[in-house]
Amino acid sequence: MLAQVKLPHWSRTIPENWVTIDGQNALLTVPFAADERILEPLKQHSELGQFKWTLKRIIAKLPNSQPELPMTFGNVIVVSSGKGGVGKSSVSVQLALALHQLGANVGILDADVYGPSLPTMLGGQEEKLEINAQQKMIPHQRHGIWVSSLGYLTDTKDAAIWRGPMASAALQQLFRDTKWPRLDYLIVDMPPGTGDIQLTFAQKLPITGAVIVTTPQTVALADAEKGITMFRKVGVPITGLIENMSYYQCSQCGHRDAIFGTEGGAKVAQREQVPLLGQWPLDARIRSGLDEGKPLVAEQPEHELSLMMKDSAAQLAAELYQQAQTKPGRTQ
Ligand SMILES: Nc1ncnc2c1ncn2[C@@H]1O[C@H](COP(=O)(O)OP(=O)(O)OP(=O)(O)O)[C@@H](O)[C@H]1O
Repeated sequence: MLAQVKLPHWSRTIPENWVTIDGQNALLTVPFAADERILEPLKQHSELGQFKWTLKRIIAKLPNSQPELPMTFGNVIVVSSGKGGVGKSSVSVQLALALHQLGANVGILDADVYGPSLPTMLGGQEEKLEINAQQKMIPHQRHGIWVSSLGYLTDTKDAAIWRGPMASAALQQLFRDTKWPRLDYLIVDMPPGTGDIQLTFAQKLPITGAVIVTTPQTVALADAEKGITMFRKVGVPITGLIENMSYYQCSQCGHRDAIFGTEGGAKVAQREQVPLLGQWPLDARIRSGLDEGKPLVAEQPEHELSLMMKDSAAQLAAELYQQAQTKPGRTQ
């Protein structure tokens, strides 16, 4: 019977060991972040729908690009864009918050040394990071996720002048010297571009998968492809692509306008055979929440835009797991 059911974002049949039936109660246990919407197809099924379904997540630790390093960071997902200003930090923040709402323990590292924007987007800029006796930074907790950013340590004006090896070293230090709690996912907001810093970072960190953010604009797409090539060269799998600012959506009348062109990101995803994780609109409600340190996903989790972003996060979590299953490596 399970073979007849198709779960959202899951391309295979449901493994039998995911399902436990006890009398009238049925339990679905998934190895990735998910919300109750994953149960819908089971509830809709003519026979399986007679059970009372509940969801449990036991999030798997997946292999990463540095097998020799201990897996203390959970699954590391880097969010990258070939071009600046396409919304990489906004997407990182909203994906992290969405994964948390899908039942995961999530951290986010602001690796954008040129313009750390997480303290603005998540709030609490004025609070400095504490350093413990072992010289480890204690991340802040904002809206339920753990955050570490140079923006909490230095004046952001100073960060902007960091270049080359110094920026690269600072990033690695921030990554290693933060005392993260037990995490299921660590989202890393990378500096924009595909230069030496990004390449060094991609080579040295234990990365589970990369998410590429682009707008549909032609100039951004060429850079997105460069990003995909860079990660593939160093053996980091591309978990998916998010097309941000896909269309402008008027928050008053709902009118849509494709101001940056149409479907550019979707076409790159298809050409590169990378999953398209979402096409997010350019919408004032997304921007205003981030400007105030109160992202929409955290403030209004049931808003239609928040549900859309959570859908992308659910697809990301399922893809990450599925891709890891098709590659040799270990799963803890
Ligand atoms: N989908 C969206 N709708 C509305 N505003 C958005 C959206 N995505 C991003 N923005 C806004 O666009 C601006 C730039 O976004 P963001 O800082 O995330 O870009 P970035 O790619 O990380 O930039 P950088 O090149 O500095 O790293 C921010 O003010 C953000 O709030």
